[in-house]
Amino acid sequence: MSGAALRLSGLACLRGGRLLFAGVDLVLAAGGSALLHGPNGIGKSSLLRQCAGLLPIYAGTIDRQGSVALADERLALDMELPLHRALGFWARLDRVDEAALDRALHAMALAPLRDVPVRMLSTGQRKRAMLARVIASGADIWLLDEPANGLDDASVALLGAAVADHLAVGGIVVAASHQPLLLTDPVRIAMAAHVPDPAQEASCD
Ligand SMILES: Nc1ncnc2c1ncn2[C@@H]1O[C@H](COP(=O)(O)OP(=O)(O)OP(=O)(O)O)[C@@H](O)[C@H]1O
Repeated sequence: MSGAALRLSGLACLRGGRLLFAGVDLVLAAGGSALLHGPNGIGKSSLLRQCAGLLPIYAGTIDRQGSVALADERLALDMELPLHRALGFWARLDRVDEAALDRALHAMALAPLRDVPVRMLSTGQRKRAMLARVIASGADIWLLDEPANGLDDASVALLGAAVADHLAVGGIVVAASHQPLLLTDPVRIAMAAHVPDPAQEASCD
């Protein structure tokens, strides 16, 4: 993971004909982290989705070195399957072995729930399952959208430990959060500073 890198240069995002943000720059090397903050609807999730390659780039560039995993509000797990098998679907796609999946379940204290169908999990347990998917993926770059939402204090501490471990081995983390979170010394991006002025917005129509 030591070659991981993420570079955003002059990044802008257009959604529904509206320029959400522009001019976002960020350079992260192995072990680096960033925290996106700002009010609801300002574009934090949109920026993470651009980094994951799921939303088009309106202007600027994203240069990624390494694989990417995104945890957002979408559960993306088969509700009818036991947790272990539902996560196994992603583990096969990510080409990671059973041991990696078991380590991720353990990291988020989900091992006792491995045989419980996803639909029976609580909100916080589902959130932990989404995070376990990212941990198991072995991806270099973790994109975490409000990762602490719905987690109790013990689970936030587990997530903090998983993030610290990931950074220690040269991973990269970009998180969007309203809460000061897990990351000890992130690059902070205040999204409000990147809201275009109305004249610029009008020129996008
Ligand atoms: N599919 C879409 N088409 C058009 N506009 C969208 C779409 N999805 C989201 N938006 C708009 O894009 C803006 C940014 O949304 P985004 O989810 O990125 O914000 P956010 O900063 O993550 O907000 P929150 O803190 O509430 O999670 C919002 O105004 C939202 O309504």
